[in-house]
Amino acid sequence: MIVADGLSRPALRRTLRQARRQLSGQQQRLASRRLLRQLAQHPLFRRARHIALYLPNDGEIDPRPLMLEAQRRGKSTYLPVLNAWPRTRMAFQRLMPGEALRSNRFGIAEPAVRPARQRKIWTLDLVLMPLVGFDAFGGRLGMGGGFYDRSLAYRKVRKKCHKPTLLGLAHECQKVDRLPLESWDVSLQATVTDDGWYGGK
Ligand SMILES: Nc1nc2c(c(=O)[nH]1)N(C=O)[C@@H](CNc1ccc(C(=O)N[C@@H](CCC(=O)O)C(=O)O)cc1)CN2
Ligand SMILES: Nc1ncnc2c1ncn2[C@@H]1O[C@H](COP(=O)(O)OP(=O)(O)OP(=O)(O)O)[C@@H](O)[C@H]1O
Repeated sequence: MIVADGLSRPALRRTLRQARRQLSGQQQRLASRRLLRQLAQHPLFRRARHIALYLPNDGEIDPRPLMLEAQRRGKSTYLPVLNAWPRTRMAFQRLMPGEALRSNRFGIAEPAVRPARQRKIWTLDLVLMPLVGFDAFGGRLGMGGGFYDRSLAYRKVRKKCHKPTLLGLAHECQKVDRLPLESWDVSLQATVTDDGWYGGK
């Protein structure tokens, strides 16, 4: 496990991103199947009707088998799409089966913006979040854009609002002993890896 103490956030990001990029194609496929097994029968996944996921980038664990399973069960699945303006914001948009995708400015695939298919994040049941690093206390280190934290900022104000459930998805090699908390960080209920669950609050 990575020890965060003494490492700056940029240095920690570099180390963790490098670790996940070094996984082979075979390791990635295995991890993705094991992740599906960790989640598919869990009540948080089974009960959720509206689920946000992401398309893998930069060695992230691949949630596409989970997305297909969700669609097979008749759930609606959503992806983050970057706003043209303001550029610091993203929205969650329903992905239609077979829909064409294109690369956003970070090279991550996303559907073309269709506001009518977007849903406010607080009306989703479950958000499965990409991350660079996580700890067992609900801590999440992202790519550094602040996109998820901005989308979830309402939770800091409306403290009684528990929707949606937030779960991080990660490879086991992205685990850190303890992440420093920033004032804008919203904690995860848990992070699920190819190996198991690491509970937050
Ligand atoms: N799969 C996936 N989709 C996602 C995210 C994510 O982390 N993973 N995001 C989660 O927030 C948002 C995109 N956030 C991102 C923030 C920074 C960089 C990034 O690669 N930055 C480069 C340099 C920037 C550039 O190319 O202009 C870097 O740090 O090397 C990528 C995505 C929305 N979609
Ligand atoms: N609620 C917010 N309102 C305004 N700015 C914010 C908010 N949350 C985060 N930011 C800004 O975003 C920047 C990046 O934050 P941070 O490093 O925590 O991102 P991250 O969680 O790693 O990224 P991401 O969520 O995109 O994966 C910070 O400089 C911070 O000031």
